[in-house]
Amino acid sequence: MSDSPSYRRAHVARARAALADIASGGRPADQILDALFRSHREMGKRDRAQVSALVYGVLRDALRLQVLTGTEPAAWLARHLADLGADPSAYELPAAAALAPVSAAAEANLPEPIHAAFLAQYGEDETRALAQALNREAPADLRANTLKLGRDALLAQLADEGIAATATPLSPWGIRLSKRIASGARVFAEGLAEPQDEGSQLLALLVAAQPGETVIDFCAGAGGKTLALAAAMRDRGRLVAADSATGRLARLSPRLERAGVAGVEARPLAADDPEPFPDLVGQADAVLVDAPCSGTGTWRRNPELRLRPVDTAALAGQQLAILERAARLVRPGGRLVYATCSLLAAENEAVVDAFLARHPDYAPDPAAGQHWPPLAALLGADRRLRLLPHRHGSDGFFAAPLRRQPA
Ligand SMILES: C[S@@+](CC[C@H](N)C(=O)[O-])C[C@H]1O[C@@H](n2cnc3c(N)ncnc32)[C@H](O)[C@@H]1O
Repeated sequence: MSDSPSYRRAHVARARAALADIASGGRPADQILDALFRSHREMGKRDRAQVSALVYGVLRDALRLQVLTGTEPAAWLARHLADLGADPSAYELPAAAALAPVSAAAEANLPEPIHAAFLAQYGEDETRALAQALNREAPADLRANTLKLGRDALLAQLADEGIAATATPLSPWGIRLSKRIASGARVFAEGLAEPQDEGSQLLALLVAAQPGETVIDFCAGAGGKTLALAAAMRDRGRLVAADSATGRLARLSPRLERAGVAGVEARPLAADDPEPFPDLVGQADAVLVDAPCSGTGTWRRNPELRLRPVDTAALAGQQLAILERAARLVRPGGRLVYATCSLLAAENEAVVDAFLARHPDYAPDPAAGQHWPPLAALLGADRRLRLLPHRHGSDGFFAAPLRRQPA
């Protein structure tokens, strides 16, 4: 029954509906699939895996397919995949030789302006390697919650539970699973680990948060990095999680509870408030600005983002404004880390350079990364961190650790 044509047609129909939703520009692909699976409880694990494989398989080639066929991914799927073989998860692109030539950007599955920006920044060979890496599936990384269990002990526990995993090479807290585990798995329910890309862990590590310090996570979102900062601080000191999206901040509290973190203040702020938190001005030992960005570094994880237009000029303006607001909160001699999951210089180097030009009391932090030699080794001569999927195996990230001059 499971491999019958009607069964396969049902999968393709569901994948097609999900892709149509994704193409219409609404919610992220993973949320759309979660909602689909929740409303089809009859779908088993294998069914869900097959529909996911179809959707992500098409999204990972979306721009190329669009150019080749002149249709939206959902229509392409319906037209070409209805006669799939027994296993729809075995979806593969038609052999390159069978395809008509397309532009280099479409071949790389990148929007034209992003491809052009990558070429200017990284050159031809590296752009090709980067584009290929962005088309692959991201590894399933976890951050061990060292407030509860050290990484080695957690690896031993996972092994006991029959879950294959290894330590990641760069982060002291990172664990790489050989395959994804359910979001309801015991390690998550007990707060022993959080899903988090190794690169994201390294950004939190770059803040060098210490127990007893005052630390502000200025764009905390649902708190992925806040949780890592809290663990680094051993949950001792003052940790403020701020964000303009109250809905995201609200998702932080159950995560804190699971992780056994007590000392975090969640503080919403207005996105257009030029001087938020007067009580915290000049108070923080460290401020992390994990700025809203194009997300180009996460395209292997969120392949649908490449279907959305990117306005780098607007983003850069917003990023500089947020960085300047956050910088007021750093004490003299304190640390400020500007970070993005963008691979574009316009959102990274250019924003930091503009900030430094306007704020002579800030400079690159000479001590950055020194508490963890593998991190120090990753910093460029300019003390900036650039993580690239094809080089480091993580998502793409940029970070500039800065220090405010002592008074
Ligand atoms: C890259 S996400 C943060 C992800 C989060 N730090 C994590 O590790 O999961 C950027 C965040 O910036 C927030 N944001 C956007 N505009 C903002 C503003 N003006 N002030 C503060 N946060 C803002 C967004 O709501 C979003 O949650």
